Amino acid sequence: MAIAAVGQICATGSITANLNQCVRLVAKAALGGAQVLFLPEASDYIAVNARASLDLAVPQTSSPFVQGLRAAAKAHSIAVHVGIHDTVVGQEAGQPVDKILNRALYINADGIIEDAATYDKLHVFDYGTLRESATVQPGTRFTPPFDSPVGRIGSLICFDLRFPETALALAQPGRSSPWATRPAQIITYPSAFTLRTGEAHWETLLRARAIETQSYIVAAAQVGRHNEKRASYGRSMVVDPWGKVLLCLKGVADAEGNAEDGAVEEVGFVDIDLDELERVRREMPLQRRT
Ligand SMILES: O=C(O)CNC(=O)[C@H](CS)NC(=O)CCC(=O)C(=O)O
Repeated sequence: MAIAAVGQICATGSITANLNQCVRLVAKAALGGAQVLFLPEASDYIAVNARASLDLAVPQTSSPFVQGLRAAAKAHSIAVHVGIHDTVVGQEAGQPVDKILNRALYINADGIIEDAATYDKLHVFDYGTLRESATVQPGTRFTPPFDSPVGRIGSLICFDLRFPETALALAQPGRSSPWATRPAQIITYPSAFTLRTGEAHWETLLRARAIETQSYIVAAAQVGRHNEKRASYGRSMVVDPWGKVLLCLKGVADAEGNAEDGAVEEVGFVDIDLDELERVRREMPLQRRT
C-alpha cells in the first residue's frame, strides 16, 4: 500500500498566490505520509478571459510557478502531478503569445520534471461562454503510462474525461499497443469542472471510467470562485477499481460558486492498493476483442 494525496485549490490570476496555495499543500501532503500529491488542472492560473490567459502564459522552462513547485517537491521529498500552461514554441521573441498548451507535469521527489511523463490535453472544451479552443492548442499524442511510487500513472485532463476510449487506451491497451504489458493503474484527471456540468456529470463519469478501466481514478479539481465570471465545482475525487468513491473533497455550496464552509484549499489522502487492483482485473478479465 502507498499513500496518495489529492490537493484542491482555487486558482486566480495571481500566479504567486496560486503557488503559495500549492506549496502549502505539498507540505501537508508530505506530513501526511503521501508519496505523490495530485494537484488540479491550471494550478498556475485561471484567468478572467482568453487575452488574459495568453498574457499570463510563460514557457514552462522559465515559469516561476514550476520552479517553486519543483523546489517544494524536493524540499519535502514528495512527487507532484500538476496541471499548468505552457506557451507554444516557435514564436518570434517579443511577440505576444497566441496559443498555449494545457499541460500535466510530473515532478519527482527529487524535484526533477520527468519529461517522458508530460501530457498536453487532447480535447479542448468549448461550451457556453468557455471557449478553450480560442487559446489552447490541443495535444497530439498519448503519454505512455509512467511509474510513480503509488503506481503506473496515465495522464489525461478534465474534459478528456468525456472520451472513454482515451482512458481505455491507457489502462486496457490492446495487444498491439506500445504499452500492452505496462498498462496504467491510475488514471488521473486534473480538472476545473463547471458548476452545471459538475453537478450533472462529474461523479458519474469518474466512476464509469474507474469501472470500465478497472483502475484508480484520481481527479484533483479546482473549487470555488476564480473571478467574477468563473467558478469551479470542486469535489476532488478518488475512485477505486471497483467504482467505489474513496475520497470526495468539499465542493461549491451555491449557484454563485462559493465553496462549502469557505473551503478553498484542502488536501485528502487515500491508500492505493495495487494488489486489490490486480485482483479486480484478474477476477473479471476485460480483454478487448475489437
Ligand atoms: O481555463 C484554463 O486555464 C484551464 N482550463 C479549463 O478550466 C478547462 C477549459 S475551459 N475546463 C474544462 O475542460 C472543464 C470541462 C468541463 O467542465 C466538462 O467537461 O463538463
